[in-house]
Amino acid sequence: MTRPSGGAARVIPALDTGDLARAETLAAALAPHCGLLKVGLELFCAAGGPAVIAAARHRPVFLDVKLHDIPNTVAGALRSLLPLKPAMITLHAAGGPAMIAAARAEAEKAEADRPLLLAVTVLTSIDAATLAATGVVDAPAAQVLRLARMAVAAGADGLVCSPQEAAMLRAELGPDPVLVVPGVRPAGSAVGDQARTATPAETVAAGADWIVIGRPITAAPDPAAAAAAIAASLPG
Ligand SMILES: O=c1ccn([C@@H]2O[C@H](COP(=O)(O)O)[C@@H](O)[C@H]2O)c(=O)[nH]1
Repeated sequence: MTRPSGGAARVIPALDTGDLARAETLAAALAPHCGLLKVGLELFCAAGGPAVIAAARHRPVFLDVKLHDIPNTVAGALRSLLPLKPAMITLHAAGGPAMIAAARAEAEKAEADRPLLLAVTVLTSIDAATLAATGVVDAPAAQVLRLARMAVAAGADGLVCSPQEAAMLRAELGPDPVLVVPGVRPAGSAVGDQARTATPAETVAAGADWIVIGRPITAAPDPAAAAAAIAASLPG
C-alpha cells in the first residue's frame, strides 16, 4: 500500500456501527473523501468478515481487529482473515515479539496481497493514571516508544499511536514505519473517551501517514461534508 500524499487520501473513517446497512450507506457516502475505510470490532462482530468487506468495497479496508493471543492462535486468525484481502490489520504490540513474528510469517503467505501489519502501542483512550492502573508506571509516551521499537523489530510494518506520540516516533524510528493515528479531533469536536488527542492538521504535521476518525464524521449531521472538511484542513 503506497503512502498517501495529502488531503482525502490520508483520512480513514471508522465505520463503527453494528448495523450493516448503516455501514454500507456510510461507506458509499464517505468513499470520495477518504483513502481507506476502517472496520472495527463492532461491525466485524455484528456482521462477519465477508459481509463487512462487501459493505466497505468502495475503498481498501483497514481491518482493526486488534489481535492479541498466543502466537499460534494469532497466526491462525491471520490465516482466516487473509482471504478477505484487507489492506491493513491491527494486532496488539503487548502480545510480544513472538506473536508479532508469527503474524508476519503468516501474512507473508499472502504474497502480493499481504496486508500491512500495524502494532497498537498504547490505546489512545489510556491516560497516565489508567496506564499506571495496569501496572505500567512509565508515562504513556515512554511505553509507546518501548512497544514500538519491539514491534518493528519483530516484523510490524507500522504502528498505531496517539497524535501526541507521532512526532516522537518519527524522530526515534525514522521514516519507515507506517504511522496510523486515531484519537484525532477537529477543533470543537467532543473528545468522548479519547485521552491523548490533537487536531487532524496537527496529527499529520507530527508525522502521521493516515489519520483515523470515527464519531466526528459518523455522528455529524452530514458525514460526507464532515469528512470533506477534515480532508481540506490537512497539509499536503
Ligand atoms: O488506540 C486506538 C486504537 C484504535 N482506535 C479506534 O479508532 C477509532 C476512533 O474512533 P473515534 O470515534 O474517532 O474516537 C475507533 O474505531 C477505535 O476503535 C482508537 O480510537 N484508539
